[in-house]
Amino acid sequence: MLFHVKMTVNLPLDMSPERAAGLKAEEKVLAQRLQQEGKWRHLWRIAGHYANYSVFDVDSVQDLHDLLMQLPLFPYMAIEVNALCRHPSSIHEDDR
Ligand SMILES: O=C(O)C[C@H]1C=CC(=O)O1
Repeated sequence: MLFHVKMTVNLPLDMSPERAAGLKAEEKVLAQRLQQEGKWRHLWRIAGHYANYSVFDVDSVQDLHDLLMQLPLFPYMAIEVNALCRHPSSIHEDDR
């Protein structure tokens, strides 16, 4: 199942730079592992925002929820999810 997800990160103004850097480093390790595993199919920065558009390929809504909740930056994110399905005009065989 494919999901389009918008993540907007709002770190507290009083979070120390060291804590913020640690969380971002942990997030990067996990994000890159999930991309290598094929679960995090796209990751794009939204220009001008501390936010991203992502596409996840997971087995269920529950899997998506569990994945998002384990992200180190999850407590500081506003997340919007949209389920995707195949467009009849798509030429991409892996759109499913
Ligand atoms: O920077 C972000 O958009 C937040 C988050 C998503 C992946 C990652 O490494 O950090």
